[in-house]
Amino acid sequence: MDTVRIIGAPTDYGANRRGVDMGPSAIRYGGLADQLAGAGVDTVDAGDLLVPRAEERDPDADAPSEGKAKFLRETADVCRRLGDEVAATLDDGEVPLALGGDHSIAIGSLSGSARDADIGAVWFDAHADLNTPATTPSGNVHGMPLAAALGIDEFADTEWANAAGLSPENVALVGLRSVDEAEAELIKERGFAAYTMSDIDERGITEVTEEALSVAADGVDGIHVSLDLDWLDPNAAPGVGTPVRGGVTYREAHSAMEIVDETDALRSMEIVEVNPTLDQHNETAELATELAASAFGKRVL
Ligand SMILES: NC(=[NH2+])NCCC[C@H](N)C(=O)O
Ligand SMILES: [Mn+2]
Ligand SMILES: [Mn+2]
Repeated sequence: MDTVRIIGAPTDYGANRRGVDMGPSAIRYGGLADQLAGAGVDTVDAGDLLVPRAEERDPDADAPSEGKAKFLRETADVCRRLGDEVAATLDDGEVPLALGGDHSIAIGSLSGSARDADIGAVWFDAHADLNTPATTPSGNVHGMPLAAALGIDEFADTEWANAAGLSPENVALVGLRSVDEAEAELIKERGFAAYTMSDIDERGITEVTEEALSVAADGVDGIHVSLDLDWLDPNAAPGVGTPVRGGVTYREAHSAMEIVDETDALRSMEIVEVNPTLDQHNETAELATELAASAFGKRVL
C-alpha cells in the first residue's frame, strides 16, 4: 500500500489574489486524510513549509535578471525547500502530495520529483502557465511554473527552478481555455501536447486524458500530476483566484483522476490555487480532497 506524504506549501507570492496561502489549511479541514483513507492509502502529514515574509521592497524593482516576475526571490525560497522535501519523500518510498498555495509551488515539486529520475507531467489547468518574465502579462509567477521547470528562455539560468529529469516531450496540458499569445506560440513552436476544452468537447474526457497520460508516461520513471482547481468550471470550483468559464465538470474531473490512478504511474502530485476567501462553504477545498482520492484509487464499488 502506498503511503502519501502531505506537504503544505502555503504561499501566495505567485498569485495576484491574497488568500490562496490558506489553501493547505482549507484542504486539510475539508477532509483530505479521511478521503485518502477511503482510497485505501495511508497518509502522513509533514505539516506546512515555512514561507518567508516578503522583503521590504517594490516587487517591480527586482534585479534585472528577474525581469518582471514578482516575488521571485521568495518563490525560489519556498520552492527550494519544497523540492528538497519532495525528493526526500520519494527517497523514503512515499508519494509526495503538495498542497498550495498558488501554482508557483509546482516549480518546487517538479524539480524535487525530477531530481533523480526521468518524469513526465500532466498539467490539468485552464491556463498553460508557460509565461516567462519577458512574456508575462501580469508579473505573477503562478503563470510561469511550467516554463520555469523546463528552463525556457530566461529560466535557463535559474538552476533552483529547473526540473532535471523532465523533458518537454513528456509534458501534456489538459483543459486549456485561457492561453496568452506568447504561450500559444511556445506551445506550437515546441510541439507540447496540449488539449483545449474544445478537444475535450470533441473527443471526450476519457480519450483526451488517456492520451495525455500516455504522452507523459512514455519512457519515464513516473509522472507528476499538477491539479489547478481552476481547471474545473467555476460552477464546480468557485474558490479560485483566476476563474475561467467553460471548464470541466465535476464528473469529468473525477473521470480524469480515475484514469490517473488506472495508469499506475503516479509519482508525485500537487493541488493548487484553492482560495478559501473566495470559496463558498469550503466546497472547492472539499472537491480537491475528493479528486485526490480518485487519483489515489478511491472507487464507488
Ligand atoms: N496558475 C494560474 N492560475 N495561472 C494563471 C495565469 C494567468 C495568466 N496567464 C498570467 O500569466 O498571468
Ligand atoms: Mn489555472
Ligand atoms: Mn495554473
